[in-house]
Amino acid sequence: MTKLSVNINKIATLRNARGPHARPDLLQVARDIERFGAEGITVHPRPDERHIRYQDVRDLHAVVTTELNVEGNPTPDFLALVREVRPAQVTLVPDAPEALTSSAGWDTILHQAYLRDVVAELHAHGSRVSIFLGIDLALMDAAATTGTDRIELYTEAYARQYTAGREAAVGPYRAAAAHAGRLGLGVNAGHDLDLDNLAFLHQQLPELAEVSIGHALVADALYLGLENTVQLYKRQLR
Ligand SMILES: CC(=O)[C@@H](O)[C@H](O)COP(=O)(O)O
Ligand SMILES: NCC(=O)COP(=O)(O)O
Repeated sequence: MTKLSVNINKIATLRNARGPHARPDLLQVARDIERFGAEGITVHPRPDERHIRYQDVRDLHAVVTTELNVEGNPTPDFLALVREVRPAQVTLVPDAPEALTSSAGWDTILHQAYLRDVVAELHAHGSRVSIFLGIDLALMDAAATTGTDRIELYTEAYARQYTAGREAAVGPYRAAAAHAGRLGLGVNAGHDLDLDNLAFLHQQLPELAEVSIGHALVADALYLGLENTVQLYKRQLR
């Protein structure tokens, strides 16, 4: 079974347009998304707190009853936050502070020793760890030496190429997920997944443990309603 973790960054973007206590109520939205059937809530607090604020992560931890997945670059501030909150899963993403959105996975060869230390520290605090990664198999081999539990396949290229030819788009991801499985790594996936491309990825990657989806899901909810949208995404994962 592949779990759906809904990324609520863009709910916070909407709230922040009118200040920290404005509508929509981020905590209530998280509770409702769980009630509608999602198996997890994902947030990606960025250093400028342009959507998710550090305090949101503390508050969400108190209300999320499924799994809270906190994504981010393990800066000292981020590490202090996740050490305090101890979410179910921490996904390490190598974004620069000014990045518009996530645009690359880790170079796990270059950062192997650093990632090994971070993974050990997060394990000591009780969080499962996932490393955001492209489809390069050598980088996956290096990821496995860090002690990480899972990798999250960065699916932007799959999503971009899907309409031109979904077989060609999914091929390298299928190989990467199978390789991760052989290395004993759990496989998550995320970025730009949507109602068009999700079902095929799910069919083709039997290893897929979890997808985290935010931007497209929140955009779809404007037309389809949040409850219906969460259920439509879940249906792609059957
Ligand atoms: C890690 C990742 O893949 C991102 O997709 C992410 O969490 C989205 O971040 P933004 O919502 O800031 O674009
Ligand atoms: N890890 C990916 C994620 O949480 C959401 O990415 P997107 O659906 O907002 O592109």
